[in-house]
Amino acid sequence: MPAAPLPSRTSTARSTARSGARPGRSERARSGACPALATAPAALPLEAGPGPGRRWWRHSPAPSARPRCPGMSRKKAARSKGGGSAPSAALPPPAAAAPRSPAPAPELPRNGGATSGRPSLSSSGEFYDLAFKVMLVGDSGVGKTCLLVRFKDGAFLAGSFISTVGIDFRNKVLTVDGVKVKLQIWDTAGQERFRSVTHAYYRDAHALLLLYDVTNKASFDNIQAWLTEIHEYAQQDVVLMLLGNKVSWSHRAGPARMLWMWAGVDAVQPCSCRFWASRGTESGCLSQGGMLSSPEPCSCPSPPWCTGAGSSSACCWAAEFSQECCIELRCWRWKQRPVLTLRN
Ligand SMILES: Nc1nc2c(ncn2[C@@H]2O[C@H](COP(=O)(O)OP(=O)(O)OP(=O)(O)O)[C@@H](O)[C@H]2O)c(=O)[nH]1
Repeated sequence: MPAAPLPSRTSTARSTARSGARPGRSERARSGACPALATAPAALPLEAGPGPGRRWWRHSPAPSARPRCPGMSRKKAARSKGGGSAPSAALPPPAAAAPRSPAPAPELPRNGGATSGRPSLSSSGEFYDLAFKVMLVGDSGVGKTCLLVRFKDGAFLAGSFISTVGIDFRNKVLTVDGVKVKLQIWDTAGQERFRSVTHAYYRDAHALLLLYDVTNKASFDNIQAWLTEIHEYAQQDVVLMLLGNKVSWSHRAGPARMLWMWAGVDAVQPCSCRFWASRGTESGCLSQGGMLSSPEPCSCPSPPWCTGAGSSSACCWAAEFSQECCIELRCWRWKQRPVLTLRN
């Protein structure tokens, strides 16, 4: 699928300027044109088989079927937060940074239709009944990788910002209502020059988490451009969640910046995606918050901060965790629909 030109983003200049300052970035980005990834399937191959009145899906034969490319694996380009002074001409041309023709993603079950007839074995040795592909998208620096690492390993990647090159994934098996659900979570590079790589992975995604940084207005302003892109490349019924990240920093920035979060609530209403604000600095928040799980019907009262714009139908999903660490983890489930629907 040819990569359509993106709407212009304010992040482009930011990203370019910062990228130019990274030592050795051109070199590494060139190695990003990984032939292994160019021919790799966008997800682990799934096998479908008939069952008694239902279908099952399982990964086969092993996650190692996806070629790993050391040049594209993950974070590579050390990023200087102070902004770049080097000319953006130091960047390699986009064509050199991305595989020329990413392999089309294999067919996956439609959202909510992935059911399992028997358990399968994940790479970590855990059995699972269902598998879903989730993608993290959003501007560079909004915290996609930190969110994933926090969710997967419970650690926070503090320190210098190292930008993702290309795309990578991690698996996590959760138990939702007694069902073992394997999430294959793809962490995409936010930089625009890698878009042609990541577009190919949208098509078979069951859920997309669109992140922005509540302390970075440009990342919020770019949401509309991201939604346009998602509508173009993802399935129509993809589960979409908007996530305002770095809430912990918004305190430092003052209440005005928190408005971006409320604005986020307004922004998602027309497109009926979910909104979730988080911070990746506290341990346990994401896993305890039930990311992408099917939560119980909400019984907790709306907290005071839920009186913001568009929150009348909101439900505090994570209130029970606020006692511990997630006082700033807030989730709204629009129309009381769970984030992922699991059907038998
Ligand atoms: N305070 C705070 N900082 C965060 C949080 N999440 C991420 N960061 C910081 O934000 C910076 C960028 O985080 P990343 O996860 O690398 O950003 P990214 O979206 O993956 O960026 P790309 O890989 O370029 O797309 C890092 O310096 C993190 O330490 C958060 O919840 N709170």
